[in-house]
Amino acid sequence: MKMLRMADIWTEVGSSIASIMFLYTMFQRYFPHRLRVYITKYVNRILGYTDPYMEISIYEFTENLNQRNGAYTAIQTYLSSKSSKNAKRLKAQIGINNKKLVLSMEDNEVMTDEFQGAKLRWYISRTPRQTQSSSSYRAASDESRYLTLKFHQRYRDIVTGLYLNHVLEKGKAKLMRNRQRKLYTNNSRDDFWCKRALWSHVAFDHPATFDNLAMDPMKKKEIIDDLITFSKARDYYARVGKAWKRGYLLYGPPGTGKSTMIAAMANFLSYDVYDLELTAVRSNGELQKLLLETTNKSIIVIEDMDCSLSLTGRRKNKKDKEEDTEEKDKEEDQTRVEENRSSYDSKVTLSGLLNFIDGLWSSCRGERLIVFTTNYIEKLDPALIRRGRMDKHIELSYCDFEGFKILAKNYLNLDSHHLFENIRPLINETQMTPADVAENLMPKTINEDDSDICLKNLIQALEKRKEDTRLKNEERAKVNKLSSKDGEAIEGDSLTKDGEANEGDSLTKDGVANEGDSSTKGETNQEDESTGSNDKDTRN
Ligand SMILES: Nc1ncnc2c1ncn2[C@@H]1O[C@H](COP(=O)(O)OP(=O)(O)OP(=O)(O)O)[C@@H](O)[C@H]1O
Ligand SMILES: [Mg+2]
Repeated sequence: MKMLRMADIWTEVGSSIASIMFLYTMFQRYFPHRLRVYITKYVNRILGYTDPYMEISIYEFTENLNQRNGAYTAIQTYLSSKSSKNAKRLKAQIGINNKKLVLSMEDNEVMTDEFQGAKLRWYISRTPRQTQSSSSYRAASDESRYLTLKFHQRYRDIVTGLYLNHVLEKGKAKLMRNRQRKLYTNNSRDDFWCKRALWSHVAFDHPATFDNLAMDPMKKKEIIDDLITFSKARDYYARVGKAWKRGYLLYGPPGTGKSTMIAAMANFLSYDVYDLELTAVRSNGELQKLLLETTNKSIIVIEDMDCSLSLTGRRKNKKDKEEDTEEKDKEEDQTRVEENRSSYDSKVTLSGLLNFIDGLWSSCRGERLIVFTTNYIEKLDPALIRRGRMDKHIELSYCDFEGFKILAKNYLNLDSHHLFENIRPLINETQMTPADVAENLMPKTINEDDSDICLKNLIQALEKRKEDTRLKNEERAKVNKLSSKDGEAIEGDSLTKDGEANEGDSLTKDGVANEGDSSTKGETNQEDESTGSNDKDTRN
């Protein structure tokens, strides 16, 4: 009897469901679209009075432009870290940096979250993707996903006022940490068929860190502290009304670690690197465009500034003009011709570069570093490197004993060794770049793992360098003596007090003979020398 009644009930339920399905199909097929929209709207409204829960949807693509919705990506990233602990059906895929598997929620899976006592549920679903016109490009999949956040109405303020911002911030920060960083270069190739992209990029995977950078530990700490202060100073810059940027000038002989330091900075801050090749930029206008296309959290690098543009010559002409009034008009004409020619050739000018640095900052809101490198700081126009443009001047110099110890740790995994005491005086009195020291420390054969041999190689190289320098100095002293005997003028500053020749300006760029000059060994980070003071005089 009881069984019979159950069967009746099931039959009735079945026929009711069939009727509902039939009515729903009729509704979908025969009701006009507008009418359906109205009915759905009112049904939802009626249900809304009885249902205390609210929903917020975040779509994968924006409505109008069919572009990816940044909020969706950030929230999905936030959820992926939670869902691996929370959701039951997950999917795994290789992360952006191809390093590890990333788990995320499967479609139609539910994930719960809690924030300030509010209980929240997230769903991920699919919907047909809307494209704007039939001619527009359709992605391989015409479906897109959307996230739904469901919560009780009483948490409305918490969710809309705090929780969503919290999720966005966390998601963005995680995205930033996990992203594959890029090294951009400005590509000068023009193609007849396609529009030239201003920047082209490759993955940035440079292994350099501050730990393996050989330099004075105090100076290193100072730079690290400066970077940390900069990266956390968003509110400070906003308060004082300055654009959030900082300029660094790295200078020193070749092979002292300028490029390595830029890579270490980028790795330390997790920034992208824009390597700007000035000679490939055709006009000041293009320079501005390049700048505007850079993203936040990036380092814009201009390497070998002294070789990039012949800007300093023009400035020097102007100084000369003040001394020699007769030459004044002539030189002015010459300057004008050069300016005109450079704009005709669509080449970047000094003022274009200054505008690039100053103007850009005012138009970009995110944080950016700009780094110049040069082997010859004295060749740069003072206006280019004055305080405010290049905030910090860092000199990278020859390797001293402290630097050597870092390299010995990097290359030979040595903290101490009995030969260190032989190396200490040699390296402190010889001008050898970290690049040369590193080269000598590297095992010469694949089986040569004996650190004694590598250290002895270095000692030999240092002794040879010392001897070469001594011979060169002697030779130079002889030449000077001879020329003074002959009554020829001696350039007073070519001899130092102790009789050693100062090879400053006649240096070859092989790094061997690079002595004297302004770069005193061990002296680093001469911040903002006297450049600021000259600035006004040299600017027109
Ligand atoms: N201070 C340093 N610490 C660790 N390694 C260094 C340092 N300086 C140079 N090296 C080593 O020497 C190589 C060349 O250095 P890097 O390219 O950074 O020199 P640079 O100063 O940029 O030279 P250039 O002026 O010619 O561009 C690097 O690959 C690095 O291995
Ligand atoms: Mg370099």
